[in-house]
Amino acid sequence: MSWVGRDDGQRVVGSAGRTLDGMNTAEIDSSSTPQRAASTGSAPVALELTGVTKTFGRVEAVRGIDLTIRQGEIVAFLGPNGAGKTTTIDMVLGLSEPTSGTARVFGLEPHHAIRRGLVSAVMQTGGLVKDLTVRETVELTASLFPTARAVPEVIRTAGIEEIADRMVGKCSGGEQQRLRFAMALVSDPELLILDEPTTGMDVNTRRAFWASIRADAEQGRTVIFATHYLEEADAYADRIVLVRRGQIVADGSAAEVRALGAGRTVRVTWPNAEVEQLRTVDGVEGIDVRGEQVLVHAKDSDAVARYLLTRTPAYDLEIEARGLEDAFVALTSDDDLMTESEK
Ligand SMILES: Nc1ncnc2c1ncn2[C@@H]1O[C@H](COP(=O)(O)OP(=O)(O)OP(=O)(O)O)[C@@H](O)[C@H]1O
Repeated sequence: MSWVGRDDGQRVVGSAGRTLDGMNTAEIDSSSTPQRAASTGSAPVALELTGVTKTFGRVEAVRGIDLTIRQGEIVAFLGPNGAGKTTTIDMVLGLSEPTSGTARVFGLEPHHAIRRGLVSAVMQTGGLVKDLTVRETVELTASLFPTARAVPEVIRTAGIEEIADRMVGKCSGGEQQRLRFAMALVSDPELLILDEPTTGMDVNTRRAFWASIRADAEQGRTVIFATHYLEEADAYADRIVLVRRGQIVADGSAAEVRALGAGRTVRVTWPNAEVEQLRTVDGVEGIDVRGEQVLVHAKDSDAVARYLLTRTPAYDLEIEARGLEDAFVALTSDDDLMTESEK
């Protein structure tokens, strides 16, 4: 799909210092400064990243992240493949050290916070013994902590009662993810970090999973999750932090981030469309031709609709509000550094 956007003649999608109710977008270029969320209240700080960078040889995986997350927030960490999400999470978990900058969890260095049982994580892979049952795995995990939550309660919260006697090796991917969730709950952590937690879960399981996460967060637990399911971020996160090429490019509520892809999409049927003239209509940000369907991304959908219906043979016109996915594409698209003339 080609997505050609414009901003005052210069092609800079999803960005360039637009400001929305307490949230700024950073310019998406190498000189951009990461944007900060508006203050999210006076709750104690759970996580503070200050000027964090991480390089692997010549790869700059994280390029200066400043981020403050307060107790009780549910924060989605979004970004395309290779954006630096896992690298950042690894530093929060004390699994690796920042190249520069600092990471503090409840004011402590991450490995101290982990040692005190303040932080747990559900990672995508590893950590399971196939020859134990689900219940035995949770019991074993509980035995590692001086004070642990009651195993039956944890099993219930994670929704794995029905599979408690099943061997881990026989569990599906989604069931293993729920078991990892149970293991993460055992120490009753203040901060729960979830890396792609619902991978492999079906829709119902996913909903049940998020319901238990929300119920948990209401007790004051802070939750940070990385996901590629934008609808999950939209539905369950209080706040979305969007990362691109190791930098934060948007930080705000789902509604605020969605608004960064502001505007509408006008969809028409238009066989053999000739769209050159359409590009000159006020507020047109992008045109996407898919066979006989033409999608026009625009700030002023009325002007586009009027033009299409009066000046072209287009018909079957529909106008759709843009969603989080459009904002995601606009803010993280690789070609948004190119000017029109570079295309
Ligand atoms: N140990 C490593 N050595 C070299 N490069 C690395 C290493 N770990 C990560 N990278 C690189 O750093 C960048 C960020 O990777 P990271 O895994 O943090 O991205 P991500 O946002 O989690 O991606 P995904 O959504 O695909 O999981 C990528 O370009 C990756 O190839």
